[in-house]
Amino acid sequence: MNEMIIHGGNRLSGEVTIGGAKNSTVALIPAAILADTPVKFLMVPDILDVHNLMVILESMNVPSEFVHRNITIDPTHIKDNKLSGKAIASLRASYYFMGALLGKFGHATVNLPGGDSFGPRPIDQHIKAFRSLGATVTENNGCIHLTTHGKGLHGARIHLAMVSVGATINSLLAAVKAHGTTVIENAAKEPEIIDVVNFLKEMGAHISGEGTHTITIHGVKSLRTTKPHRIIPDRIEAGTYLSMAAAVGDGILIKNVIPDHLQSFLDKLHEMEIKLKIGKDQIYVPKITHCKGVKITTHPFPGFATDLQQPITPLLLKADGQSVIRDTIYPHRNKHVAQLAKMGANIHVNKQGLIIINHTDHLTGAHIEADEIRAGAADVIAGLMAHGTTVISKAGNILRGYDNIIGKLTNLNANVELVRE
Ligand SMILES: CC(=O)N[C@H]1[C@@H](OP(=O)(O)OP(=O)(O)OC[C@H]2O[C@@H](n3ccc(=O)[nH]c3=O)[C@H](O)[C@@H]2O)O[C@H](CO)[C@@H](O)[C@@H]1O
Ligand SMILES: C=C(OP(=O)(O)O)C(=O)O
Repeated sequence: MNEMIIHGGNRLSGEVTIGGAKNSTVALIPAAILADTPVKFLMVPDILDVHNLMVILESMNVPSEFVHRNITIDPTHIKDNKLSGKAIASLRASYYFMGALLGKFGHATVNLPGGDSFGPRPIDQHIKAFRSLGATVTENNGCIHLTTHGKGLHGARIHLAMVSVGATINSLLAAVKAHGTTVIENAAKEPEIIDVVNFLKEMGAHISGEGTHTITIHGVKSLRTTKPHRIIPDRIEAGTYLSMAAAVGDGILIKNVIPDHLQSFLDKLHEMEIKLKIGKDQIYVPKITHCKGVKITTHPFPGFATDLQQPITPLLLKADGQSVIRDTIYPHRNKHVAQLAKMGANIHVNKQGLIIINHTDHLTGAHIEADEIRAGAADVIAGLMAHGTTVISKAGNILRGYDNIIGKLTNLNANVELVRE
């Protein structure tokens, strides 16, 4: 098991450049198999999810090469093999191969995905969408089999019962080459969805309405690349470094950011009386000596992202008074709470499932766990704030989504190392 060891107490300063968005990348790589040409992505984050997606591509006879932040993928000799095994189970986004393979071949057999576990994460809306488009879907022992019995998919109206990032993208991937017109209602509006749509459009897809709750897709016969696609910056990684910089920074410049994608998060920092210098594509966080506690409720984009409630938690320990977090998307996403409490944080989950965070003057290094990616991000920030040494086990969960984290933290003057199993 990988461990991250942090010798806390160093003040951080300097610059950090945000990588490409994980949640775009993990959809774009499966989307690449829809192309009839090789595909190239720029600004690919160096994260475990990408390496596992490359293993999955290999199992379909799709070679890929990841060099200097760019990945090339050649799907021209793809085989419609069944997708199972460790790599599929290692990440959530392996479910995008269901939509992409169905769109490409009209059939697919894919094991259920893995990814972060913080309560139930059903995929009923994905399945409903595939059925609306004409697929028969059956499940057997954790394996999903999808087929159109050789007829191919047809356009349809897909009404999602809840706003779902994954179901919206999977509907797009399946519908982009379907016969006729598809309308996705109650679609999610996350920037990563727009990124995926932009990539599909660059290949000739006919899609409109992305970034709104209604997306319309007119199916096309073929998708071909004409230029590399540059992945948008990771707003969750950016929010994590913003929180870290406000907690333990002596002045940190965060580069490669789209501030619009972080508006709810930035509004919250403003409410905490944290003054930032926000530029076109960078944000400077000065040394913060004082901030105020706040109430946070997570919502789909453009609301406060569930993926940022844990990374902001250590900063809320530094804030005056009490803060409260309510995660409406994943009400049980609180695996960081017990870990921070081990370090002396005055934090608990109340009977209503709210995370209650009280001002805490002193954190002490401890042996803690990164139970999922963003709980891991909270652990890292707390470890940097603490006196003494923090050992974070299950650090692989952090590496799932944080690009070159050891290099970036070291560059900011953190004393941190990774011990691989
Ligand atoms: C790879 C990726 O992009 N992961 C992100 C994606 O996950 P993911 O796409 O899995 O999350 P969704 O947006 O689908 O989930 C939103 C809510 O809908 C529920 N739901 C979803 C689908 C479904 O078929 N049935 C159902 O009940 C979920 O349990 C959850 O409560 O969006 C989440 C919410 O912003 C983020 O935390 C994840 O980082
Ligand atoms: C929950 C997350 O990821 P995934 O959906 O890939 O598990 C996340 O990035 O915070």
